[in-house]
Amino acid sequence: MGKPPNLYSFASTDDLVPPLRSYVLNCQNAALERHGKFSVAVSGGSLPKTLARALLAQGDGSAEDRVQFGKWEVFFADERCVPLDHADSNYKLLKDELLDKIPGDLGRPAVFPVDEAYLDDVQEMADQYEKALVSSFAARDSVKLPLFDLLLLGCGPDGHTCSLFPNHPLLRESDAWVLSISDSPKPPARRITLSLPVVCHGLKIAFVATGAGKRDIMRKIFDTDEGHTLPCGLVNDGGADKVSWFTDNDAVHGVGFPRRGSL
Ligand SMILES: O=C1O[C@H](COP(=O)(O)O)[C@@H](O)[C@H](O)[C@H]1O
Repeated sequence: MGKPPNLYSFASTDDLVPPLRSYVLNCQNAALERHGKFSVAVSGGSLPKTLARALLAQGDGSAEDRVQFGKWEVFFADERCVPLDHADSNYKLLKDELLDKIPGDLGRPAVFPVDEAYLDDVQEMADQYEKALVSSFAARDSVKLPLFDLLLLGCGPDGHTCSLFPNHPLLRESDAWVLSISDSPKPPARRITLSLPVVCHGLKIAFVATGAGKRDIMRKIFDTDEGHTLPCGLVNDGGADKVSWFTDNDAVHGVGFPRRGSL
């Protein structure tokens, strides 16, 4: 097994936001230096709100602290098979929380939502999304798996991440980059998701988990053998020290796994 993931905890969400911003901007700046673009996959759920607070905050004015949205490519770590203006859409969530609020002088990211033409065929929606990844990544990097500069993920109360759910056969999928699911235990049932190998291949992988509602699952993921079988635990094991968890004290109260002191 690789090195353990990095677990950071902060007194509150307010205290988590500045380090999350620094972390994302470090990833951004390294990616821009490396290949002039910043390729990010973003989850839905509670993440976009916290992420928006981090990225829309007033910076310190330095070049390193500038969010260069114009050089971002934003993909979705998972998406629900609903119209893009539907309340359940992860695209709509990110648009409402973040994309529509980006000040003009920071540039506009290139955003890659799912294609609504395939709402009736979730497998085709997944295949078409994989094609979008192939155009962006394989043509550029000629790699077996797309290499996201950063994946920003959530952790459901059952330990799911993206739309990879505990004990689901999709966890064993090793070939496809994007998968379809028609029996998601959390509604809506039809979704698409990045596969576990794609998630674990990311250059950096960050989870954001806040609030007492995440406490039981955080204990299970970090302190039990069963945790290693849960989707979030599989990402911890597969991504090793590329993985960083941004949590508040409420979420990790009682978790024995050692916290990292600072970024
Ligand atoms: O259904 C989903 O849930 C997870 C976790 O959401 P949270 O509200 O518990 O943070 C989310 O990461 C995923 O993108 C979403 O589709």
